[in-house]
Amino acid sequence: MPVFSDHPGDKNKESAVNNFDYHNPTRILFGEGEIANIGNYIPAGSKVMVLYGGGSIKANGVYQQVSDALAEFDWVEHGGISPNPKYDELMAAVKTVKEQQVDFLLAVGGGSVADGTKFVAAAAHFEGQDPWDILAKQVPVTRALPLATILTLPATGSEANGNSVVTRGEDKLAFNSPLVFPQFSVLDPTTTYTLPARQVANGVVDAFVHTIEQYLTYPVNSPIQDRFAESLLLTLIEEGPKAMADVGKPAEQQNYDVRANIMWAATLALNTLIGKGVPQDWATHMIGHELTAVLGLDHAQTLAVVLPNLMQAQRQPKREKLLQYAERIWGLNEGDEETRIDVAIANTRAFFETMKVKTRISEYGHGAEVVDTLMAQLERHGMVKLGERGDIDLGRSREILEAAL
Ligand SMILES: NC(=O)c1ccc[n+]([C@@H]2O[C@H](COP(=O)([O-])OP(=O)(O)OC[C@H]3O[C@@H](n4cnc5c(N)ncnc54)[C@H](O)[C@@H]3O)[C@@H](O)[C@H]2O)c1
Repeated sequence: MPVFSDHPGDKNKESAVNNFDYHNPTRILFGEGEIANIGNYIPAGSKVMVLYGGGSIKANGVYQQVSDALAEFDWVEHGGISPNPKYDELMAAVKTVKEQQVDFLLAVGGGSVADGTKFVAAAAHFEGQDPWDILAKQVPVTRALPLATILTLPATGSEANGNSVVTRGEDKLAFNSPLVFPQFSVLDPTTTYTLPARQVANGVVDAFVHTIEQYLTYPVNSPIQDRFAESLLLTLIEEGPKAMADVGKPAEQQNYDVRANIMWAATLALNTLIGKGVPQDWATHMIGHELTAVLGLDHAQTLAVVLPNLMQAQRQPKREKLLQYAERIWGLNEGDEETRIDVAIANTRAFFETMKVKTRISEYGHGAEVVDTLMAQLERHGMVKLGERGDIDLGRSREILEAAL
């Protein structure tokens, strides 16, 4: 299932004229100081709930900016949303939403807070027995509270899409609905100055792999989408290491432009535009979700572990796009084609490693014993025909995981 694709017709069409339905309703307020303007875009008289995570927003001044901007609104807060947001803690927020008659949700944080808030928005109006069915049974969302985000971690694109990923026990599942696109999102690059190296790196790798999932498939005569994707990949390769070099420096020594370029790249990587009219893969994400659920790896860490091995395992079906990727991203246009593909895959791995994200499961202290558990999870979640052609069956996933050890 193309969990991150919101148009079923995007899949499995080889025609050069792939129909699509593009509508992105999220207003973007981009740049330093834009948090101050959010009151203009929240309906007057709304009862607002501010949702956030572990408290980094209190340390870096973002909470204060939000509080100032909401001065004219009646608002409540719900902190403590975990990375890889958990169902039970989100249901606690749903309870408060109902008790307090909240009618607008404001997520302040990274993708976990944004995704969690989307689930709260949908669960608050869910009419069935158990809102978990939105994820487990993919029950369509028919109504949701309006929401917005103030992004502090460029990575997921959640600030401008209808996707949400929620974890319950060892189930990390996704849903997608046009009703949970944020009404607006603030992208102020200065909010990212306090990110630790691990999160800067994770964000760049996540955005890179989002782009790859919508680009590295098979050609459908889509030069515009391809060049959009290539511009994002090249920008992330250029800017990612610069942001890493600035980690921990005070605000006055930070490079605003670097942070701004990464932030905009991450949003465009998954605001649904570059995936329109082209095949999409998403197998790296689906296999990666099991690595987070079972081994607790960060989302981006799982992607860096899976992608190079998926590229290798799928080098025949992806051959034409791999050669294009090798040439346009890594400047490899001479010599034997197999070698160019080998070097492009090696360069991808090296880029992740330059960003200090490990690319092997064993580097996280796990061995071959985890493969059977991961395979059982994939099977249980119906992830048996992954990839742009549905040709990544369980055997191919096992091959990818074994190569990733
Ligand atoms: N909705 C989507 O389209 C989509 C796409 C990809 C991944 N995801 C999901 O998003 C989640 C990951 O989100 P994420 O990568 O944005 O990370 P995150 O939201 O989990 O945040 C990671 C950590 O960074 C901290 N943090 C955030 N902003 C900070 C700041 N400015 N300064 C200091 N610390 C800060 C958080 O408190 C947290 O501890 C995963 O669950 C993943 O599966 C969603």
